[in-house]
Amino acid sequence: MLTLESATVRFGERVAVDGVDLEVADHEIVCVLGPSGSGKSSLLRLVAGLQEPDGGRVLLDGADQDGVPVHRRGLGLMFQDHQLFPHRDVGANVAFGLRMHGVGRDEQDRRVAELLDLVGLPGAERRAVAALSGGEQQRVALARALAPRPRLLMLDEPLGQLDRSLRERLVVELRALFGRLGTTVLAVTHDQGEAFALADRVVVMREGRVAQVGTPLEVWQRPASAFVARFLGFDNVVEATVDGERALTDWGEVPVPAGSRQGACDLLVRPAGVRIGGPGKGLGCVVGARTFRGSHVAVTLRPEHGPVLEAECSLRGTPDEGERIGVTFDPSECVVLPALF
Ligand SMILES: Nc1ncnc2c1ncn2[C@@H]1O[C@H](COP(=O)(O)OP(=O)(O)OP(=O)(O)O)[C@@H](O)[C@H]1O
Repeated sequence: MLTLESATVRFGERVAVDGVDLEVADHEIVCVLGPSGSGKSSLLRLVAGLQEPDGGRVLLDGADQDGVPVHRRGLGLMFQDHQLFPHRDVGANVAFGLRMHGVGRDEQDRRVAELLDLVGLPGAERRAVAALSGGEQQRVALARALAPRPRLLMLDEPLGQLDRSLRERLVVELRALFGRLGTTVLAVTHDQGEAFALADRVVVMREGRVAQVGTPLEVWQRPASAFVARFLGFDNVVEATVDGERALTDWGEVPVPAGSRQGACDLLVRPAGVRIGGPGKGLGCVVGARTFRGSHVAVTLRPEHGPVLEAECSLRGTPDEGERIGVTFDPSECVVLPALF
């Protein structure tokens, strides 16, 4: 469906998108993730035709989009700067793209009703946009983007303005809706939870380049680099030298799975792999802050050498703040990170 070949966007000296190669298959949901300024919006704008490439190609169904204007690309856009028309009612907003395509009045009404049903706002045609909640407005924007049956739906921070609980609910609904409709989606978000819940594949960007592509599970289980691991919220990352099934680190010797990459690398220890025992066994640590996380407690540990460690403890097995303990590591939760970028 969508192919990017060495896609590049520059703003003066700054390279916002740096030779990106990417494929999005029919019916696939791909989420582009990354910190602020990593080039996500520029990538989306490039595909949409809102941004000229400085190099490389954008192909849709095999056709080079060079010189093809936005409205001829057959895309549905739900961008932050494409707000709803505040003085038109819900129905007129959703019908906008259909009118532009010269769809007849009866057919417009039928499609608008069908779409409002789909996004969970049946019968809302005559409601004023200004009188809707943030979540309802997002649904109307989605219905508007879906109305012309785009071959590719592009979403920029689709749920960005909404509060957390609403986002978590909507993202599940969105995934189910796209699955039912067979919609192909390219979405951008800086929220990894949202991307992981929505996507078939995630693309993690760093400084205009692709740091990792994979299914949510692959990226979560095997981050490609220290950058990706930290971006996902893992803080237990250290430089290491791997020799056989052990890694030498500032925390001392840490066991790693057989077959791990050898030599100089970065090492991730998931908090679940930090095992707490009595003092005198393993790496000596003092217990710092404890944060209740619902099903477990995140405990900060200050080791006698090496950077601060985070451990995941059961609700009952949490040590007291200030307590001296010993830490050992579970190799199945230790990941030797393959890339240094
Ligand atoms: N119109 C512009 N003129 C100059 N520089 C720009 C322009 N748009 C983006 N940039 C720069 O290009 C880089 C990538 O920006 P982009 O908006 O694509 O990142 P992003 O990952 O979408 O960030 P955010 O999550 O903050 O929206 C940044 O360094 C940004 O400052």
